[in-house]
Amino acid sequence: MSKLERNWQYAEQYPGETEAQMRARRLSLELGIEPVSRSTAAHLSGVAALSRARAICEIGTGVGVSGLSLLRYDNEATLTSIEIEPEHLREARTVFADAGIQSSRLRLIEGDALHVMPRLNLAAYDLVVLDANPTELLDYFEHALTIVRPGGCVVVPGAFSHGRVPDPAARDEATQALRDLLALVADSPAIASMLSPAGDGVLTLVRQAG
Ligand SMILES: C[S@@+](CC[C@H](N)C(=O)[O-])C[C@H]1O[C@@H](n2cnc3c(N)ncnc32)[C@H](O)[C@@H]1O
Repeated sequence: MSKLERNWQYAEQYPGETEAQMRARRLSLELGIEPVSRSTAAHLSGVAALSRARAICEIGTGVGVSGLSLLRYDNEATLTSIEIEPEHLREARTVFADAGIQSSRLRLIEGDALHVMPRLNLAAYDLVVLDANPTELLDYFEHALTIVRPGGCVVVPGAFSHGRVPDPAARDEATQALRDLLALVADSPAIASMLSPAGDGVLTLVRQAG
């Protein structure tokens, strides 16, 4: 194993998780859902805590690993989470309830993010997480920029598309969408961007105020 692989593995195993996160992770795998990795979950918790995000929006609930991570350190933060699969959302409701998250802190919306996002309030969210269908990422991003407040963050887990983004031979639609987003934000004066190799890559963007 190379030094870089050892670093990555260490960072992946380092974060502790709550019982609820671990249960949701097991359930995700049983249902064939790919939850955010442990280091990505810790990154989401950290960004939420650092930015003191109170209003959070997530695209792609799964059964709640990322959602629990986003709400982990602030008992007053609220989560609006959009999920297209009714079964995933049903399981997520149970996961959040078992974790003791009050229903008043949650707005779980069943539907296609491309239809739901345009109906959300403008500049209303401190933090927006995009973790649904990567081939639709550029459309999600366009909507995310309208619903995140100036100074707020947009986070994209899975930014390496299973390691394919850095591979020039990979040309599938999801990989290309991620490359397009990375290129779009790289030199934007309106968006500060950070690409971390945690998990399968995490892209963190800050919409600059003004
Ligand atoms: C990678 S999983 C999300 C995992 C979750 N964020 C977690 O860490 O536990 C992607 C989820 O997005 C949902 N999804 C896919 N396309 C969607 C769309 N257009 N709108 C809303 N949800 C979508 C899938 O059903 C799936 O549950």
